Amino acid sequence: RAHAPTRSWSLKDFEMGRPLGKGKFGRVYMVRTAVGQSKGYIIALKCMYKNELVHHKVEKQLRREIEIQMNLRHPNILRLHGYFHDEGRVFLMLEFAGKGELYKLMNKLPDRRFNEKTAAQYIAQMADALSYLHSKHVIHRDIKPENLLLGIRGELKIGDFGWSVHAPGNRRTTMCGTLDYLPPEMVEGRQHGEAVDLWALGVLCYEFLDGVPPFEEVESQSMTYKRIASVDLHIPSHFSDEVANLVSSLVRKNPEERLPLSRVLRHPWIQRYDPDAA
Ligand SMILES: COc1ccc(C(=O)Nc2ccccc2)cc1NC(=O)CCSc1ncnc(N)c1Br
Repeated sequence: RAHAPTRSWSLKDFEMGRPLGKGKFGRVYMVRTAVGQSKGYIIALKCMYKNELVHHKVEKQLRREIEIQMNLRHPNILRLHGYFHDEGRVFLMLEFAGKGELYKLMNKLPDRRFNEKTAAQYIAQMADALSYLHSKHVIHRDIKPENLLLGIRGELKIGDFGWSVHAPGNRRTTMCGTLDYLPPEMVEGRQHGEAVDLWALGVLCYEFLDGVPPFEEVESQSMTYKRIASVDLHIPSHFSDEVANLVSSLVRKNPEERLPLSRVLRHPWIQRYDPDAA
């Protein structure tokens, strides 16, 4: 198998292609694995500088992530095929997602909204991927549009595992990026488990349909905190009753009360658009 992790790879095994876009701590390129004559494979090669990883104190987290991800196989989770390093850099051999970054597609839509059929298919795919991760006691903890990619058939792929941990988690390093997807137990720095991904799934569903996340306060982060902690959720009138019910069942203060993924996949709103989801 071309990507057998046992054989060691080096940069000379690849034909460099165009830059693909953002990546945590590094740049990502489209590359082809076979140099010269034979067809080879297109993959996404992520290049990170060791000294930058050391500077941000994330080398341990990267090792842990590689450990976790080398064993993950799911159609809605971007594959990590392998990794290698040279004296100054670490390289991740990633599956190439043929239709790119979801948030770029969202930004092209009028008011960034998907219709309910598309949103339901995406949420069903996310629920499928999350139940696979949770079955391996992995919490993603950073579900948001910026971390989602689209495969060549338009299927969603969880594409960037900057913060996945084995449950139960208790984040030590500070967060960067948006707070919009954090549940109350995380904004209050409490113990948290897999249910943080259920909250985020509800927030994601809301944003797919309304174009903005439910607790967004562009002006003030502290206001976003307060709205999350008090679950200050207002369901827009254009939401169907079924999806209003699904979002309200996931975006709950008490983690135990959030709808389990098995019930999400069987929810009437999902079943209406994706009957073979469960
Ligand atoms: C399984 O995917 C990952 C697994 C791990 C990490 C990572 O950096 N971890 C990490 C890095 C430093 C410290 C701690 C964790 C990142 C990714 N993924 C990515 O970086 C996505 C690159 S963008 C892209 N990829 C494919 N096809 C496209 N069309 C695009 Br656009």
